[in-house]
Amino acid sequence: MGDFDDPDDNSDQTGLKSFSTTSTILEDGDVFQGDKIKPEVMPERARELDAIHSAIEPAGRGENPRNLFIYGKPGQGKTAAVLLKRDQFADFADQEDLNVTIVYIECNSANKSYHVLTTALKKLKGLDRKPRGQTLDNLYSDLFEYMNEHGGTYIYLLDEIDRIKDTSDDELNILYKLPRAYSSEELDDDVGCSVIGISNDRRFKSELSPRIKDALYESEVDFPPYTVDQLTQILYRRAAAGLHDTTLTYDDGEVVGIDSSVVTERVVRTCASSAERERGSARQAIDLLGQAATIAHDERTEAVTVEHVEAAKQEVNKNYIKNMLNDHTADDLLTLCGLLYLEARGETPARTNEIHTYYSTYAKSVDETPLVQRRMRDRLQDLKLTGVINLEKVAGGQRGGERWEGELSIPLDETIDILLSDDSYAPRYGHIAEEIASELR
Ligand SMILES: Nc1ncnc2c1ncn2[C@@H]1O[C@H](COP(=O)(O)OP(=O)(O)OP(=O)(O)O)[C@@H](O)[C@H]1O
Repeated sequence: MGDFDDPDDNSDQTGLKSFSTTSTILEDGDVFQGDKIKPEVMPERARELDAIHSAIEPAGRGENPRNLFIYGKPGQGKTAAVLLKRDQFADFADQEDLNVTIVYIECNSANKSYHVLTTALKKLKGLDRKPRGQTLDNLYSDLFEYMNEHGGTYIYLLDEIDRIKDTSDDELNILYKLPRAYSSEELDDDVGCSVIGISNDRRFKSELSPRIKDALYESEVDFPPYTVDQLTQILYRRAAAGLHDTTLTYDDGEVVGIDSSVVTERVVRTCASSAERERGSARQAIDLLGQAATIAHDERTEAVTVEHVEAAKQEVNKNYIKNMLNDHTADDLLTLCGLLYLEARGETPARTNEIHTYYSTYAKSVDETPLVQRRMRDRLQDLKLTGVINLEKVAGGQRGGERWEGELSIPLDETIDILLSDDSYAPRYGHIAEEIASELR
């Protein structure tokens, strides 16, 4: 750490801070970068790992593995847990010389049965690119032919399975075909096949046809949001891996804290509680600690403090909101503006017709023809899906019936701030955000 650069050396005169090859705080910043580092242990998810284990294990005995559906909100370790079990099983299969192939497919970039199939074929056959110009029927034949020819058992891990939107009939839907392939005539009797589907969309299941549901939902496991204690444990391990002079402390073989000259347990817990309040996402907790450490490094201080965490919180929140908004269409964002206006006036939960009034004004202000109320409600549903808003059906007052009411689930000030000043949003939504902000004063 001796060669750490002097913060004052020449930055005052030139405005140019010196580069540094080292940091007193960060030993390996990559540990906090997105999902780059895969955890090697996940004691917080023992129950859920066991469920994945039970689904896969029959393959070790030459039996057909079970189809499994995994549900949980973003950042709950679903992907990490599945990949951890995949790697553990792959090692075991190597040792035991088992003919089991596990194929992991991210469905957000393969959002139709067709794309999932071509991705699977590319991976299985080791092709340079996905097969093109074939019918779905041909692709299925190709896949099953490959599986029959090479034999063994195939486990397909379909991440973000809810992104698969097919207009084709059930018979050709991959979510019907793959989970029941084992008992169909298309696979030889000694070839095994199963699907582990991962989703953070509760609605997905209820929208599936009964046939697909039956095929896919042989077993199911929920990943509940992490508690503060669990997030703290996750952060202790990350801190020990990514920060200087930081080691885990144990009691009776269990991690109970950290010993560190650059971060305190209190700082770590502050990050954990903040992430827990915001939906218990491990991704968010890790980002927060990483961002706080980066701010501390940028300031060339010797330790990460609670103040660094506070500063990081704002940064991380904004990035989260921006990422959430990035997933949405222009219609979604205009709908959101309608709700933001009511939120700024303290008039939420708001009914769909109220949101529609302001949404329509804002749509016209950017030369868009407003959607009718019913179609705008679909936009609200999409905003709900990614956690931007909360939308609930409530009993409808005197005349009976039901109506929808929405409110914002993300921080109002930061959202307005993004629409006001972020380059991707300000040109189109800046004038709307200004009007909404004026309601806050
Ligand atoms: N128990 C844990 N221990 C260590 N790291 C964890 C744990 N749970 C989650 N993480 C980390 O948190 C981040 C988010 O986890 P992951 O991607 O598995 O969540 P997810 O539930 O699949 O989320 P999404 O639905 O958004 O894809 C990853 O970087 C992962 O390594």
